Amino acid sequence: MTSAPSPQAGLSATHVTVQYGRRIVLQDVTAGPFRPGSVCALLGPNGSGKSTLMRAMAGLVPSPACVMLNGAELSRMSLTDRTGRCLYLPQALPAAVHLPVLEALIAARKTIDRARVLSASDAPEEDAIQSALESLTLFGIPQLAMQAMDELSGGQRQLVGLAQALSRKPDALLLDEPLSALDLHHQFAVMDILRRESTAHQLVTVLVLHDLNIALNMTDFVTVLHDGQMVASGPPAAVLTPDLLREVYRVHARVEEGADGRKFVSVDGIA
Ligand SMILES: Nc1ncnc2c1ncn2[C@@H]1O[C@H](COP(=O)(O)OP(=O)(O)OP(=O)(O)O)[C@@H](O)[C@H]1O
Repeated sequence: MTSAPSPQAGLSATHVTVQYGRRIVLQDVTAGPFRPGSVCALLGPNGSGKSTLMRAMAGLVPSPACVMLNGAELSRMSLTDRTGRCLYLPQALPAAVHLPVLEALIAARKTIDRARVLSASDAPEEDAIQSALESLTLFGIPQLAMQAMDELSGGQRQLVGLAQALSRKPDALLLDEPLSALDLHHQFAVMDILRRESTAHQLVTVLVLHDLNIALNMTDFVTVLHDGQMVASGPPAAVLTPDLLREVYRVHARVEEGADGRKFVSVDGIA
């Protein structure tokens, strides 16, 4: 018999209001709980506030939000402590440096070890190298270990960014459009990896997605934003109805099911 998850388990945010200048872009949004071991999607049209919500949960934009992770209040922690537990991977990765991929992964891991007050002797160099190589192997890119970060293709940079994020072993991972530069094979491979790793390490994974078919078939829970408000939340097949697609995405669409049980959105036209 599996026991019910503790009501405190997972990542949730309440009272997320964010203002850029005079413009309020998120108004008292509640998000979650995003459960440990699950892969959850933040959905919504361009400009609806998905990146801003993620950045608010990560403490990267000012907000009166209360953000809880597994019973601890992230919003009361220093940014360093917060980042060690809940890591945000931005949509546009920072300008790449001329540093081998392996060294970049090791440096990122050391930053987080320092934040967790592990001394250098607690995390010897061989462990750091081993852990970085394992992350690269997980994403199928060990051959990039000695290549310079600023000589990677866009998709390779995105894969390295994901490997780097997972190697830092957070409790929650916020991924802003992590599939945007990837080919079809890598989109599905990354979703498989995220699902396996989330289950194995009881990681909370939240990702911004535009591909509703991936959301329908490869996520456990979705939250939909529209004009800075949370409009729906729940299992993807229950949330992504023709009515919602018309109101939020402004398309006439059906959700169909293939012979193998996989669901897909079929768009008839714009509304
Ligand atoms: N730094 C900023 N300064 C001012 N306005 C901003 C800033 N960042 C975002 N905005 C505005 O906030 C709103 C929400 O932007 P956000 O990036 O969160 O949307 P999104 O749902 O992630 O969009 P997309 O799917 O296009 O990436 C938009 O109207 C945008 O113009």
